[in-house]
Amino acid sequence: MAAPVPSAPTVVDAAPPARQEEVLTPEALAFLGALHHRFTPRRDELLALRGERRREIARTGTLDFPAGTAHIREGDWQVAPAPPALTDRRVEITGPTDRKMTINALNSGARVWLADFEDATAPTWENVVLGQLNLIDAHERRVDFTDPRGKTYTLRPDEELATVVTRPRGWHLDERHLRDGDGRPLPGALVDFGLYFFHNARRLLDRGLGPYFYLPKLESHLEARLWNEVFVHAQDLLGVPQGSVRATVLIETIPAAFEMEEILYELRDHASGLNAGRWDYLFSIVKTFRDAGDRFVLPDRNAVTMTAPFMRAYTELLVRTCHKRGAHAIGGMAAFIPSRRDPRVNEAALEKVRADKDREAADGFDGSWVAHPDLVPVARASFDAVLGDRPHQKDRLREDVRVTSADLLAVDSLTARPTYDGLVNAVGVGLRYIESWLRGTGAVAIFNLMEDAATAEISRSQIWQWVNAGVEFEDGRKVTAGLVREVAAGELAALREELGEDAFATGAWQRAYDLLLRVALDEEYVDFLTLPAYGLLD
Ligand SMILES: CC(=O)SCCNC(=O)CCNC(=O)[C@H](O)C(C)(C)COP(=O)(O)OP(=O)(O)OC[C@H]1O[C@@H](n2cnc3c(N)ncnc32)[C@H](O)[C@@H]1OP(=O)(O)O
Ligand SMILES: O=CC(=O)O
Ligand SMILES: [Mg+2]
Repeated sequence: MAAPVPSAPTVVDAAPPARQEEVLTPEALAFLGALHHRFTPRRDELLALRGERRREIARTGTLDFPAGTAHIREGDWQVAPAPPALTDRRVEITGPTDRKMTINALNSGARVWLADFEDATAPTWENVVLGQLNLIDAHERRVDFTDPRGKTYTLRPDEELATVVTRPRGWHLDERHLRDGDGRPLPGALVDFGLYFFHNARRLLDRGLGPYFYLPKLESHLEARLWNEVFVHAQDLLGVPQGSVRATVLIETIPAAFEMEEILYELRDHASGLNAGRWDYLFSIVKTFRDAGDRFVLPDRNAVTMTAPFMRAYTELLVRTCHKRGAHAIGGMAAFIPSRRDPRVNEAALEKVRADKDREAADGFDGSWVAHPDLVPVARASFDAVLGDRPHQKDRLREDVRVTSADLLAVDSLTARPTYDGLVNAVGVGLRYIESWLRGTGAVAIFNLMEDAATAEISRSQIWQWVNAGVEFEDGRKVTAGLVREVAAGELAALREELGEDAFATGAWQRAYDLLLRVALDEEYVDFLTLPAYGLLD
C-alpha cells in the first residue's frame, strides 16, 4: 500500500497580507506539509536533547570536544567546492526582508545579502509572508517600490546585485499560523526554508545561482544532520540536483563551538562555510553556564570585545577549522551603526568597524558582515587590503592556532566587573528592543548600536545572571530583583516623560516592561525571550 500523502497545513488566526495567495499556493503548502510530516518529530527530539545536554552541563560545569566524534576531527575530508556566486564573499550585508531594505541591501555593493527571518525579524505573519513575497519579487526583478514620501527604489543591473543567502528561523521557533491536521504548528525553520526553496530554487539554478542559506543557533552536529536531511529531501521532492543547496552555519552557541568540524562534516555536500555569530555566542555562554555561579559572569556587554581571549580563541578556531576543510570563514557583526545626521557618531562608528574588519581580515577570515550600507566600503577596504584580487584566503591554514576547551571557556580571565551603569544600559536596551519587536520591527538602532534578537538576549540574560549569581557592584550594592525593578520602573517613567502620554500609549511599552521583567527575573530561566514574546505578537 502506498504511504499516505501528508495533508497540507492550513492558515489559522491570521489576517492575510496582500498577495498572500502567491506565496501560500496549494503546491507550496503541500510541500511544507511534506517537510513537516517527515522532519518535525526529529526536530522535537533534538530540542529535548538540548535540555538534556544543558542539565548535564549544569551538573559538570563544563564542556569538551566530544570523544565519540574524534574520527571526524582526525579524518581527511573537505566540503564541496563553493559555487561561483559564493566564492568571493568579502562583504556581506544583513537585514530584514521588508521591501525597501530588500532593494537597499541588494543594491548596497555587498557581495552577499543575508535576508533575515531570524535575529533581525519579528516574525509577525505579515513579515513572514511579505518577506517571502519580496524575495520572490526580487528574484523576478519586479521588486520596485515607492515610499510614502514618493522616493522610488529600483534594482541595479544584475551583475551589481548582492547574492541572496536566506536565514530561516532557528529550530526552537514555531509558526503558529500554519497548523497541521492535528492542530500542531509547523516549525518556523521549515516554513522559512520551505517557502524560499519551493518558490525560488529552480529560478535561481536557471540563472547559475542556487538556493543558499544561513543556518542559525545550532547547538550540535545532530541538528546540522537534520538540516542536511531536509536539504536532501527537499531537492528530491522538487527534482532539483543534489548539492544545489548551500548552507553557511552560524557558530553562535558555545556547545556548537566544540563541534565545528562535525557540523561541517554533516553538511559537507551542502556546506559553504561557518560564520562567527558573536552576539548569540555571548548570549549562549551566559545561558549555558547560568548555574555556574561567578565563573561565567560577564561584565557589562560593551566591555566584552572580540579581543577578549575566549572570544579570540573561538574565532581563531573557526578560521582554522574552515580552512582545513575548504570552507569559507565569515566574520561577525560589529554593532556600531553609522549616522547620516551626526558626523561625530558616524566617524566613531566607521573607525570601530574598520578596526574590527581589519582584525578579522588579518586573522584569516574570508569576508565579514556589516549591518548598514554605509559600512560596505569600510569592510571592503579591510578585506581588499588583505585579499587583493584573490577571492578568499582559504590557503591560510592557520596551523599555528591551538585552541583547547579551557581556552574557549576562559571567561573568568576577564578582569572587568559588572557596573550599575551596565545594568541601567541592559534594562534600557532590553525595554526599547522588546517594545520595537512587539510592534513588528526586529532590528533597531538604540544608543547608536544595532540591536536585534541576539543582542537583546544578552541584555536580559545578563540581568538574570547578575541577580542569580549575587553580583556586587564596586560600591558594595548587590544586584537584586528589587534593584532591577527599581531601574526598570525609572526607565519606563523616563520614556513616558520623553515620549509624552499619547505616543507612550500607542506604543507597546507596558507589555515590553512586563515581558522584560519576566524574562530577566523569573526564577526559571526562559530559553529564548522570543518564545514568550511570540505569544504577544500578531
Ligand atoms: C546579531 C546578528 O544577527 S546581526 C544580523 C541581524 N541584524 C541586522 O541585520 C541589522 C541590520 N541593520 C538594520 O536593520 C539597520 O541598519 C538598523 C535598524 C540598525 C538602522 O537602520 P536605520 O535606522 O534605518 O538607519 P539609517 O536611517 O541610517 O538608514 C539609512 C538608509 O540605509 C538603509 N539601511 C540601513 N540598514 C540597512 C540594511 N541592513 N539593509 C538595507 N538597507 C539598510 C535604510 O533603509 C535607509 O534607507 P533610505 O535612505 O532609503 O531610507
Ligand atoms: O547572528 C549573529 C549573531 O551574532 O548572533
Ligand atoms: Mg544570531
